[in-house]
Amino acid sequence: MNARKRRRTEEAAGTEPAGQASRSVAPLRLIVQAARSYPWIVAAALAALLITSAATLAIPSGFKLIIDRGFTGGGEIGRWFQYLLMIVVVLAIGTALRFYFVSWLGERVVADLRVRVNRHLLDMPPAFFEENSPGEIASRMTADTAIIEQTVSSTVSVALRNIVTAIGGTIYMFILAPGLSIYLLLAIPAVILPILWFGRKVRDLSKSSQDRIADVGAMTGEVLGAMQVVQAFNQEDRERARFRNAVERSFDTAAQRIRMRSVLTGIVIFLIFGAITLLLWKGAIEVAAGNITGGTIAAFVITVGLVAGAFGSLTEVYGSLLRAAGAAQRMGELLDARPSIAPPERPQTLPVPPRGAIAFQNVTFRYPARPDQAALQDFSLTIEPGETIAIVGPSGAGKSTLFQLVARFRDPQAGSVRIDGVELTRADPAAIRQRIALVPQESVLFAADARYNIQYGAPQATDEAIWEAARAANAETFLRDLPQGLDTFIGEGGARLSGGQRQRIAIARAILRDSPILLLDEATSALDAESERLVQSALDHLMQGRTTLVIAHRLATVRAADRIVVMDEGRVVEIGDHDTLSAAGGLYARLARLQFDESRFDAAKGQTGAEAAS
Ligand SMILES: Nc1ncnc2c1ncn2[C@@H]1O[C@H](COP(=O)(O)OP(=O)(O)OP(=O)(O)O)[C@@H](O)[C@H]1O
Repeated sequence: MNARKRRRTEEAAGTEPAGQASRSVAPLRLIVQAARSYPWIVAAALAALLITSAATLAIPSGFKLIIDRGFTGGGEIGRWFQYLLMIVVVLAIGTALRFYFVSWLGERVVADLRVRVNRHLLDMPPAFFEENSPGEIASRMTADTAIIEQTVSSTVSVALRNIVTAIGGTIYMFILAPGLSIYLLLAIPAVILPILWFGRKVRDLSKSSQDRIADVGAMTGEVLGAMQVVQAFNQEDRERARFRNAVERSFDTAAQRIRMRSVLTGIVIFLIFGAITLLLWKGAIEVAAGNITGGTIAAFVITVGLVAGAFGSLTEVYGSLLRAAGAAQRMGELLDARPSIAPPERPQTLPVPPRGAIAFQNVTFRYPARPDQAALQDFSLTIEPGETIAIVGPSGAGKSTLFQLVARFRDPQAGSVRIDGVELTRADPAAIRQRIALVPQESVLFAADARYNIQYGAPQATDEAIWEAARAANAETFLRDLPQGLDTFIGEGGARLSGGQRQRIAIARAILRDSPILLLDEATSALDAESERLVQSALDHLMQGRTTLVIAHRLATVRAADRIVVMDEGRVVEIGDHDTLSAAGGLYARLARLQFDESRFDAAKGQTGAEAAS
């Protein structure tokens, strides 16, 4: 896909960005399903969770025993501390196990989900990636899965632990001191409501403060990226003022947030410690009256702390569950998408041995994003096995669309495309593509070694076959000069190779694929004369004995073709050879003058000036 097409694709995408929360927790189903594959780990995690919650709740009872019985003298004191130590040991081991199992589960669920989504995506046709931009999907695969991972390994565990602590703690409080517990229950709303109200205000302000910071970031990026324009138009002072205003706005929101937060902190401390003081006061009166023991009061206060902490955490858990549900929903959408191009129930097999005949019959095709405009209109063309067809036409004529249909990346709305007599919609796309080698305009190389890249379409190929293909593609000499030969890492997208070398690797890949049909989109980038000659002779090798459909940008190619098909607005307008069509004075003659001007061609030794026409 060239840059223009990529842009078009990205514009078409309008999906929800990663990280957004869902309105309900229902999509979390996906995570539950994924966790079901590991029932033993789930059981172990739940057991550890219960043990740690129970141990946490046992701590106040330990303190009660120490205060009430440990300080009364005698040799007893050691026994109660041993009891407390035992609880601590159980708590430590239980927490370590819980952390291990729950985190393992989180990582495993996410790893499985990533693999599932990726497996599914690789079956999707190009149309899918026009609606869901690859950048967006990549962010879902990383950001959304990270949210899910965090939820499983922390939020769910925090939620369950706190539910157990809150319920168990409340019951224990009532057992310890029913009178004090009722008094406390009545006081809770007075403490919690103001905290919640202020808490929400602070959160809203934090969000708008983040938005203001993002504005500052965006403005920095924009202005720095347009520095030459800013300076050329003498707008430095205006940009300084604009930036200062944005920073001040962000500071004002931050200051408001800080004010609110200071008030909140004061109120929280006053309400919580005030309530505890009152509680202790009332408790002390009860102790003095001999109604309850000092140990009970201590245990009660510790339990209140645990229960309050548990409720506090639970209010935060819901928000993060909704965020995880949003993430799960977006992963689910990717998994639920059905490929629009799929093998029929009983696919028709293509004849063996393959001949490489291609036939378009009255094909009309519209891209889903442009339903009002036909990219191919009643297009018919029969290509004999072994024939080389050069396709020429102005930009947007429908040349690349032909390739899309031959490889069954898309199905036409009317008419048919056949390979070796079989209509493509009746065949398995994988079987069709097995007969095709594709050399795109911009060589697509993977960040791996040279061997991996050449072998891409024929993973079983031996080194001997790889070298033979490299030789035919004029790539042998430079490959042998690489420090580790075929094992040399060629960089991201082949960045450590020259443009011509990248093209020759792509050609070697197609030669090794050894398929009866070749779809070749000639590169328009100008190479120097020597590289051009090497690439051209590699292409000549590649085309030998194959049915070739080439989107032509070079004079040598159109001259060598058996037929030149001239396209305009999705139709065939002329067919013939270079000399006949040039003499006919039609569209080809006009394009050829711009694109394949022989005098310019000779002068530039291979630089075709193709940009003029495509
Ligand atoms: N993915 C797409 N979604 C919507 N419209 C598309 C898409 N791809 C191509 N088109 C439109 O279909 C028509 C034919 O496009 P195509 O890419 O086949 O032209 P082309 O002859 O290969 O052009 P170029 O030489 O510029 O690559 C154009 O009008 C183009 O805008």
